[in-house]
Amino acid sequence: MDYKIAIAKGDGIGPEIVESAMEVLDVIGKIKGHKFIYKEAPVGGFAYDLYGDPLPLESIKTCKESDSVLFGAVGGPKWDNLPGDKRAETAILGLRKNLETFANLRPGYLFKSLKDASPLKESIIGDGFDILVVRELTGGIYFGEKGYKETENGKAAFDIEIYSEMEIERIARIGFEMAMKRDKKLTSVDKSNVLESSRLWRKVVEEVSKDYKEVSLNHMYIDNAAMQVIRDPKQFDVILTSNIFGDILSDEISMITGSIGMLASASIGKDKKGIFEPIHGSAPDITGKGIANPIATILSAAMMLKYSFGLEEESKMIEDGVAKTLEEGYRTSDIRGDGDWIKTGEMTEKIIKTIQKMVQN
Ligand SMILES: NC(=O)C1=CN([C@@H]2O[C@H](COP(=O)(O)OP(=O)(O)OC[C@H]3O[C@@H](n4cnc5c(N)ncnc54)[C@H](O)[C@@H]3O)[C@@H](O)[C@H]2O)C=CC1
Ligand SMILES: CC(C)CC(=O)C(=O)O
Ligand SMILES: [Mg+2]
Repeated sequence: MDYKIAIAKGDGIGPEIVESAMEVLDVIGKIKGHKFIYKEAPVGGFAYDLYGDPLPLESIKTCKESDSVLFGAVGGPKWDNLPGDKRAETAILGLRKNLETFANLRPGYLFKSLKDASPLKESIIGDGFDILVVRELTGGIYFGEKGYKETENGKAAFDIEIYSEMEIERIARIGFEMAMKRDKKLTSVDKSNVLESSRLWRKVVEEVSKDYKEVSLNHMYIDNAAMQVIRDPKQFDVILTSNIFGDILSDEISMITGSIGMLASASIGKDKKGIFEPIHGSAPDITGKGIANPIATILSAAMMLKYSFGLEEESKMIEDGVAKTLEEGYRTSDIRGDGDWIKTGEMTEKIIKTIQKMVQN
């Protein structure tokens, strides 16, 4: 079958890692008889430099007309001093809003062979952990009213955290549905000891839980959660949380899986179209060196096959290819520990070769 994929490479390491994922997709396509048809959608600083707009209408159109979107990363020092609404990062925020991808699934999974890359002790890691962060993606403080006002202490800036019952309910349902497919445990993370929006969050999550009696639900404050994921990550199955808390907590979780370069994500919504994006940013400090870890983006492409196209077997082929390549000892510099490492392109090649070998056997 043919699948139309919008390619939003963005800035920094975005183009390098997206190209790696496309190479892997093409190999899967060849093996399984699918055709992935790519159309570029310029976004971020790259699009700003070309068109004066970080998210041109034409790019939104390309994404809307495609079956799914593969996204790299946006932003970088070059565009940091632009006015807020022209910043490169508005591209990803705007695209999520336009495509109504209100749920961001971020799997914090520790590959068995990467135990040494995790900064956690063996006694904490045990036989590994597998956490799914379900982050609300189109509401909260990232999208609330923002601005400046004059106060008696001079100019002040504000960003409002705001959540409606509808927004909380729909993300909670995704969280519970995910928990039903996993270990049936959901931890809702909020700050309801302080925030009114978190108190509504907790109330709505409690209500939704009545429809999922099999799922054991607990609530945890974000400050405690940030500590608990380090103290005992194995206690978590699904973590359900708001936009900003999920953003921060998942970067923290990524590190205990070895590196932020390992964590994939699926941004999904009411239809099958999604935005598939690594959780990391454009990594200006390593841009152009050819050393970025492409695995987060390759695994994001695997999530696209599963969630957007229903190609579960093909998705698993990529996941297995990554796992086996890591088992064989290949590492990029971010997960190398004290050992040898290979560059972005070589890691991509190794994963492709492993997938091809797995098919032959
Ligand atoms: N979805 C998006 O497009 C996102 C964009 N950003 C933007 O990215 C820019 C840089 O942000 P930072 O805070 O530095 O976060 P970052 O995630 O880009 O980088 C943080 C650190 O992780 C490393 N890193 C990230 N991805 C890696 C990979 N694949 N392989 C190896 N190492 C990797 C970087 O080299 C850096 O040392 C900013 O402009 C920020 O706004 C940040 C997060 C998400
Ligand atoms: C760059 C931001 C808009 C968001 C972010 O950090 C993320 O979604 O991980
Ligand atoms: Mg982030």
